[in-house]
Amino acid sequence: MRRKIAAGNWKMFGTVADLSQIAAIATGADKAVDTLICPPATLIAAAAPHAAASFAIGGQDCHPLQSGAYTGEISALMLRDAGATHVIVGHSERRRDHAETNDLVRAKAGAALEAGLTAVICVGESLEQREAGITLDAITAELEASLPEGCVGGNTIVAYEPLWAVGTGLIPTPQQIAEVHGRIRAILRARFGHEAEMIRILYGGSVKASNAAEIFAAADVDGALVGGASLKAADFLPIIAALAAAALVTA
Ligand SMILES: O=C[C@H](O)COP(=O)(O)O
Repeated sequence: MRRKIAAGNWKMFGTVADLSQIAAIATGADKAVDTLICPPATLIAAAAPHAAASFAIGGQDCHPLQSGAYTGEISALMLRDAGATHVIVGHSERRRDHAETNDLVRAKAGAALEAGLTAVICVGESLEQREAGITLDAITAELEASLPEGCVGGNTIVAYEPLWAVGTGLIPTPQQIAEVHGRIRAILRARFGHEAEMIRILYGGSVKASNAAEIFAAADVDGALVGGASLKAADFLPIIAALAAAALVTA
């Protein structure tokens, strides 16, 4: 049985004053599900003491190498050293703003696994791809090329984030989410055999307390990768509670 996980990606938001939100989320999160907060790198070391059995801290990106003369970069090993246990790789904002290719995302995910982190590997179709009816082909190509060797449930999470749903207030229907998650599961099975059954697949894109229950009821949804609504405990805790309720139904 896969444990459900609510992941918060704080993106470029959050200063020391916001550590109180992380403390409130760590304290208030339903322990029946896992919770992950990925704050900006500047807050990881200060947030890490809140980590517990069902509460983890992660990074938002890592370099494909563990050290070297790469100004401004952060390695997976450094994230681990600061107290992170997870790292997001291949987020659509990195792919868009930093021209990250599947090859680079795969290398970053491999570096994460090598450092002992769990990689949260993001994929998602553009609006043009959705409208052209090639969503499943696009997801297949992107995911197959972004997966490193050696993925198992304990070191890999896949996040499906349609680009057109990120920060827009738009969300796919539960059927559309289930269709893509089903394809992702099939790709994982083909590549990793029975290990694929334990790899969690998250939906991401405009998840809020008001739509969380509907999204979590979709087939093969193991949780969510939440952006804006993860910044405040008052917004994120109800989403975590909705995930815990969904976990009871599927248990
Ligand atoms: O990583 C999180 C996603 O990009 C979703 O962001 P959002 O919940 O603000 O739409």
